[in-house]
Amino acid sequence: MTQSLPRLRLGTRGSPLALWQAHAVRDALVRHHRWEPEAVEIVVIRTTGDAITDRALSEAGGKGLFTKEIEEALLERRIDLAVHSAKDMGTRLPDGLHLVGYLPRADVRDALILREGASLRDLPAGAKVGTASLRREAQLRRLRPDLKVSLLRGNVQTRLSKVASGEFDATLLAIAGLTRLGMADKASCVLDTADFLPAVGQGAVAIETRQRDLAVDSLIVPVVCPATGLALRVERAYLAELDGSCRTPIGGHALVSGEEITFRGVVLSADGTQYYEIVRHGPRNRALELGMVAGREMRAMVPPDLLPS
Ligand SMILES: NCc1[nH]cc(CCC(=O)O)c1CC(=O)O
Repeated sequence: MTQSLPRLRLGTRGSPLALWQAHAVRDALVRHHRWEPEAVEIVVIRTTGDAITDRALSEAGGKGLFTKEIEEALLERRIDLAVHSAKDMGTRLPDGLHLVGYLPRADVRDALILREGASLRDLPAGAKVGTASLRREAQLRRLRPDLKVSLLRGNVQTRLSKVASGEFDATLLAIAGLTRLGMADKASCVLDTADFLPAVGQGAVAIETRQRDLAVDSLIVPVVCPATGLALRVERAYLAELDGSCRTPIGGHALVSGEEITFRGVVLSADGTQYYEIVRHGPRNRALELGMVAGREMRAMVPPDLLPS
């Protein structure tokens, strides 16, 4: 029996990184189900976040900005699934939507991009580092209080060009994003998670659907990665206990190894002088609890002025 195409409409932002991720999900679906590529139609949706490029972004209200219009399209049934960087997703989703799963996670680490040199040690005192991430800024200040960290926003290309031109001496980017864009060679080094923790969800591509749309979910479930799903459940539960607003420097990373999950989380003051760390282990069937407990213990440890109540 022939069925009219497309079978699924996939919503995504239009940035090169978002499009790569959307195509990765389409490729996984098409390969698994042995469909024609046209069976998954990619629908590009412009979000508020795409329209704002200055500091107003962080004041305007954080994470939802890159997902709002896409989630509205899902709820209005203009698309059947949405693909996002897991890192850019808030911990609370709109009613009626859920994350059905993730592609196998890529390298979670941050990369350092230097104009000259090969490691953090090669940056001279006073060197100018650009980032828009409070988490990266605080961790960098902790390791190198002598550096000058200032705001550098824009897509990956923009940030790289401002280092190349000399406007900045260095910047930090997720190695996963650079790799997806074919630019892993721009990384001078990748920072070990032992002293530089990634954002919750970093390196993972999330697939969001309507909660009660079992027909769609049944097509997606076979291509999602269970271990990544467990890790993200831990990390997102941890973040939900602490902050959804992304105004506090927070890092978190869960690693699934056999039957055990190891979670590590950090919270810092903006200037990096205060640093709180937690490490917890738990079994696979207690992923949610592991993240919640880690988050609550972290909250109990951190001075209240570092976290929103
Ligand atoms: N905030 C933008 C964003 N969202 C996801 C990635 C990288 C890809 C990933 O982490 O999966 C990036 C760029 C960056 O932080 O370097």
